[in-house]
This record gives sequence, structure tokens and C-alpha cells, in this order.
Amino acid sequence: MNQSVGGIALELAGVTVWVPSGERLVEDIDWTVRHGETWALLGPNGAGKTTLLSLADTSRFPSAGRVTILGRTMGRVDIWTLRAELGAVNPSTQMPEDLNAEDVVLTGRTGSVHPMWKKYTADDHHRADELMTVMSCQHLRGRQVNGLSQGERGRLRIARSLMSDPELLLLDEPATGLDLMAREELLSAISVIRTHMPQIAIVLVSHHIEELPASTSHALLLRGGRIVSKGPVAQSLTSSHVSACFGGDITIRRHLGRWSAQLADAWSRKE
Ligand SMILES: Nc1ncnc2c1ncn2[C@@H]1O[C@H](COP(=O)(O)OP(=O)(O)OP(=O)(O)O)[C@@H](O)[C@H]1O
Repeated sequence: MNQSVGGIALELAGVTVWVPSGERLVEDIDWTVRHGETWALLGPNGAGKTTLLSLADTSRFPSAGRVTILGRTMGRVDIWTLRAELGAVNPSTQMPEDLNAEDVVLTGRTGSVHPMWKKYTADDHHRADELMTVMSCQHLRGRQVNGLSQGERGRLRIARSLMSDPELLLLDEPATGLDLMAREELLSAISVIRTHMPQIAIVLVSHHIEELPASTSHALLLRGGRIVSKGPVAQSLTSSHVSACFGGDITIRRHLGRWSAQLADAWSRKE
């Protein structure tokens, strides 16, 4: 299903998730992600980010409320069909170490761990090549996974997830554990996706605002399972909201599209 920019990709309405012990992991969440938007899902440890992402990738059902993904409401749809239309990227996903990079990307076409050679057409090979260029990993084409760095693997995983032409891309802490250059290469590649796929909706989970790509258009800040702020970054990603979210007097700055955070008293001591 090809959606146009502005249409709803993901909608959570009155969503609460609780566990058998009665603990509420997220509560009263209303959240709409539209095609063409890149959302950052931010919050401290235990805020509920993974819980929200697991609702969006269909691996968890809400205890109350409604989750609608690409026009289909959870509980009324075959989740396997829906899952095939999502791009969900988790840095802990293993790739067969003996495959070369292009083959790994191709497996995204069939959603399989190992290549299903008979199913790939010349167009698939061409698309894999294009996506490796988008994610700045075309030079890795013939290299085996076991020789790739964490940053290279991260870009490859995203290229692989784009092979199914997902309308919704979910990125779980993509920059965690990367060194400075690998992080910067990954974040600029994520921004480039937007240029090539203007209609795709992207949700990216992070603890750190320094790890947000410049293309981030919206943010949802969570604390203790509840929303602190949400909406376009100019309104939601402010010093006061980030301070309330992480607990501290935090000053946010934006420079050349990217964000940085500093404790306000640390800043005043420097001056
Ligand atoms: N199955 C469970 N049973 C009980 N509590 C849980 C369960 N899963 C998660 N929690 C709790 O729910 C809260 C939210 O967890 P979640 O993993 O969504 O947070 P998070 O923002 O992703 O955290 P982190 O940044 O540390 O990954 C945490 O307090 C966590 O301990």
C-alpha cells in the first residue's frame, strides 16, 4: 500500500500497557505518526520507549486502547502480513557472518536470514545496489559480514530493512555503541533516506539527543510511561521539556540541524 505524505502511518489512541503484576509500563498514550515525518522517541532508562516501539512493530498488544499501523488495527489483522510491511531494525539482530554485504541486503527482499536465490530478480539486485548507495555502504558490496565494523553493520541492517519498501521504519537505538565517525556516517545516511523516500515514516528510539539525525522532524518525550511532550521538534524538543523528561536543568542547543544537551549549571560554571 503506497501512502502519501501527511497520511497516518501509526496511531496510538488511549494506549496503556500493564503486566500481570499490575505495573503500568506506559499509560494513556495518544500519538500519531504521519507519512513523511521522522520521529525521535526519547526518554531516560525505563521511560517506556521499548514498550512503545514493541507496540509499533506488533510484538506487543496494548492492554487498553487502540494501535493502528498502516491503516490496520492491532487485534483485527494478521500481524505476520503487517510485519512484512514494516522495517524494524534492532542493533542486536545477527547477520550470518559468512555472507557478503550485498547478499545480506538481498535477504531483506524475502525477510529471510539466508538468501533465497531463486526468488531474486535483476530488479532486486538493482534495488539492493541503490539502497547500499543510499546508506553509504556500496563500497562494502563484496565484503563478508565477519570483517565489517559495528557502524558498517548498522548501515547494512537499515539497507536490508528498506528492501521490502516499508512505509514505516522503526529504528531501535541505531547509534548505540558506535564511535564518533561511525555514528556521524549512520546519522547522515538516515537523513538521506528521507530524500529518497519522502513518504516513509521513521521512528527512532534514543536516550541521547546528540544521536538524532538532522532530519528529525518530531519528538515524543517519555518519562515514567507517560508523555512529557510530543509534536514538531521546535515545540517538543525544548530545554524545559527535556529537563522535565530527564530530570535536571538541561539546556538544549541546535546547531547545523543537530542537537546537543548540557546541564545548565555546568554551562554557567564555564562562563
Ligand atoms: N515484562 C515486564 N514486567 C515488568 N516490568 C517491565 C516489563 N517490561 C518492562 N518493564 C518495565 O517497564 C518500564 C518501561 O520499560 P521499557 O523497556 O519500555 O523502557 P525503556 O525506556 O525502553 O528503557 P531503556 O532505555 O532502559 O531501554 C521499566 O520500568 C521496565 O522495568
